[in-house]
Amino acid sequence: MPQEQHDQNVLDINNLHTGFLIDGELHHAVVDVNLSVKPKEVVCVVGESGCGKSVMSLSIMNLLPKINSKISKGEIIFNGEDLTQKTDEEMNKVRGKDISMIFQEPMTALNPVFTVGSQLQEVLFNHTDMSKQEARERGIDLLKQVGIPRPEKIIDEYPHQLSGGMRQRIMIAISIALNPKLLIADEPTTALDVTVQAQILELMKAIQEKEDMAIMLITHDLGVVAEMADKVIVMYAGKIVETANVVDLFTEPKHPYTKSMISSIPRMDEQKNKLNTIDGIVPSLKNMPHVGCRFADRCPKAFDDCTKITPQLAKVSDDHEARCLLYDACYPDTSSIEKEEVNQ
Ligand SMILES: Nc1ncnc2c1ncn2[C@@H]1O[C@H](COP(=O)(O)OP(=O)(O)OP(=O)(O)O)[C@@H](O)[C@H]1O
Repeated sequence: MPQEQHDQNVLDINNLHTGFLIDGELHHAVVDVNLSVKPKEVVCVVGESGCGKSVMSLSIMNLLPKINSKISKGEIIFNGEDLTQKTDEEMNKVRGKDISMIFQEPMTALNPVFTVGSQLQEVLFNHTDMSKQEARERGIDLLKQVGIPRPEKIIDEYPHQLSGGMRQRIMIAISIALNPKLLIADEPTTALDVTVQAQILELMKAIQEKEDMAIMLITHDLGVVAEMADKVIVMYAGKIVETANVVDLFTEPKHPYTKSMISSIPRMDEQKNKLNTIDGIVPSLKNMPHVGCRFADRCPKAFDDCTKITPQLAKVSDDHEARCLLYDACYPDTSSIEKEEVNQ
């Protein structure tokens, strides 16, 4: 079994394709995703709603609905093992221990009928042989670590008795309980107001530095990216369209999609009657163009080739990749009209 992992990486995703069965046909929501996460690195995955960010992260965790979804190609290498080949039972051992995940709305992830303490203890009992008393003490410690006031009291309360920000802190406490190597956070602050959002991001950053953990942070908010990322992955319609370190991405964006997203951030120093937006929407899975650039119909720079030739992701400057025919390197090896392998 090919298991290519660079020694220094926490995670290597190679050529991942994940699709959903719609009317008996497999339509891919994630196509040819390649990415790596190094220890202690914060990798932000950014893109509009429907770009495939969540499907990609749920593929890593093996949490997609089995009934209508499928990883049709590719590898997800973690700790030298391909997670796509693991059984549910084997994945249960990985989830929560080596890789944890936090979601946008903590209320849906927390169980309303159990106390904070019992939900913290559950993850400890599942993966360690701690006694009840030890788990309670570790729980209180974790609540302190995530800045929960009066942890001895809060540990016996129910999620609905707490604010949204507090609930997200509890989710973070649960997710770091077993010192995972990788934390996947899917829009962890979207449901929170801006001041609480800043506190939660600060907390995640502080924990990441203290615990030497890598984070894959999924967001549609470039403000969050600027605050948190070391490396940025920009996704559009299921494909990675640009990757760069955070400084290069904001100072020298290469893909017109990234440029449009950056120019749609409202700025205090510009007086405008209308905000910049990107006209159009991300195509649905059934309407995905099979040939050409998937962003072509919304792209201010599109030219003839863009609807006829499928660009490849290629290096366009040092440590900076893009998938756009404005760059010669992104023309596919065979420059004839290409039909994508998937969705046929
Ligand atoms: N369970 C599902 N069944 C069918 N299609 C799905 C399912 N989940 C997601 N999709 C489709 O896959 C595509 C990618 O969705 P995904 O949720 O990954 O986007 P996203 O970038 O995470 O967006 P958001 O920021 O809104 O979460 C979309 O077209 C979506 O409609």
